[in-house]
Order: sequence, then C-alpha cells, then structure tokens
Amino acid sequence: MADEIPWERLFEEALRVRQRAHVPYSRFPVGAAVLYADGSVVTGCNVENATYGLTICAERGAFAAGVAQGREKPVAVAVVVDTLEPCPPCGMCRQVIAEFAGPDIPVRSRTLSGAEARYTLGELLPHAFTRVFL
Ligand SMILES: O=c1ccn([C@H]2C[C@H](O)[C@@H](CO)O2)c(=O)[nH]1
Ligand SMILES: [Zn+2]
Repeated sequence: MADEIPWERLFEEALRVRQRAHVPYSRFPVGAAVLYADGSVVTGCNVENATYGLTICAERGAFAAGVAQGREKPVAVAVVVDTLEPCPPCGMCRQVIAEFAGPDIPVRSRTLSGAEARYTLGELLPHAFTRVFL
C-alpha cells in the first residue's frame, strides 16, 4: 500500500494549505494532508487563538474536515513544517489519528528544505487508547 501512496501530491497539498495557517502567536505554520482510501485528499492548517490553549493543530484540523466531508478510511498523513528537522505530530494529534486509523497508517513529515521523517502511527503512539476498550 505504501508504494501506491501519492506522497508528492500529499506534500504539495500540505505545503499549499500551510499558507493559510492562522499563526499570529507562534508564527509556526503547519500544513497537513490526509489521503483517504477513495483517493480523496483533505487538508488542514493550524489555527491559533488569543487564548492560546484553543489552538487546533493542522493534523487535527484535517481529520475534523474529513469527518465533515464524509471521508472514511484515512490511509496516509503528510505534514509540512519549517523546521531544521522534520517534526512528528503532537500527542493530541496522534490520538486523533488513532480514532480513525490503525497502527500501520504511514505518517510522513517534511521540512521546507526537503528533509523527511517517516513513521507509522504505531511507532508514534504505541498502546493507543481506542474504542476497543470502551
Ligand atoms: O504537529 C504539530 C505541531 C504543532 N502544531 C502547531 C500548533 C501551534 O499552532 C504551532 C506551535 O506549536 O504549531 C501543529 O499544527 N502540528
Ligand atoms: Zn497536534
């Protein structure tokens, strides 16, 4: 499956939506693109708030938009950040990805200069809390 994922398209879309990030406080724009099993792509950017704590990360924004658009079965996540080293999604975003995808979903993060990190959700969030425990 990983070979069939159009990563370049995903990173292009993540880069594009990153320009829409609302980041007056951190000035740290992030873009995320989620590929679904039907081939559709849903994107998200981080949206900050004057209360700081209400910040929505790019990844969570993308997954929330996917729900609103009726998308099911995410199969890959791409993130673009402007850091020296590519950075993985934060803990909250890992948990949100785990709500919709299994441990094998690939998550890749790229910097503007092209450095890339590749993970699976299972690596990022072992022993996830999911609906099976409810
Ligand atoms: O994976 C991440 C990490 C951070 N942020 C956002 C939250 C905040 O707006 C800014 C700095 O933490 O980056 C994301 O969108 N995704
Ligand atoms: Zn996050």
